[in-house]
Amino acid sequence: MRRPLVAGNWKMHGTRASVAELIEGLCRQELPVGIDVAVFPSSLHIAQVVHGLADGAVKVGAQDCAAQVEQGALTGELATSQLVDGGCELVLVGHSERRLILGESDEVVVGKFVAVQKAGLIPVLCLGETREQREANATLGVVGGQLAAVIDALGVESLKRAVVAYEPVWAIGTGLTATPEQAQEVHAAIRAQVAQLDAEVASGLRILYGGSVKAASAAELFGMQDIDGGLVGGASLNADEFGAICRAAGN
Ligand SMILES: O=C[C@H](O)COP(=O)(O)O
Repeated sequence: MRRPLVAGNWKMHGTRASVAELIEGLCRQELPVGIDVAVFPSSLHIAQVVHGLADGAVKVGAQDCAAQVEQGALTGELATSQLVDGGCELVLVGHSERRLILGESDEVVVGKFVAVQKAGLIPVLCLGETREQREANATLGVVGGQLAAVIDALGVESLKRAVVAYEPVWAIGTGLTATPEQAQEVHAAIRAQVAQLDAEVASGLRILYGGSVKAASAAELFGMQDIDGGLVGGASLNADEFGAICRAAGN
């Protein structure tokens, strides 16, 4: 039985004041006991969030990292050991906004995945196809290729201490959620790809769905066999909405 995870990616949002309000709102939520909840604030706000959520009910993660564990001369970057020191437990790796807007290749994503795990943190590996790729019926090939880049470089065992997030690019921030059936098809394919190599790793792997998840759509998505929670962007900036999404995962 996989333990659901609901993760809120705050992206490049927030001021100290709005983050303080969000922390207060999160602390007011009744979160289900049987799930994991995490938030990924901007790097600037990680310390504030770790301090504000010190009771540990909500884990804190980073949105990105350097492909390097040790501190060093790399202006503007964060070593994964620094993220550990700062109280992070997870790191997003390969989010489509970084792949597509900032040009992160599979090779870079693999390097970051390694650095995250070496530091003892959990990578949340993001995969997903663009609208054009879906329309060209290339979804499973694209997502499978992004996953294979990690498996081929690091072995399937590397997924034992990792989470995968399927996020169709066309559904991110657009209000166009994938239907539960569309999402389930891709989640099942991801799990099958892993199962071909190691059935035990596949059955324990948590695969989150991301892309315009709202409280209204969460229960149906999370009810699908291979969907183990969500990676939530916009809706995670509203504590009540995010709390409702978490409760949908607990049902
Ligand atoms: O990381 C989160 C995803 O990009 C989803 O964002 P969204 O819920 O705003 O569509």
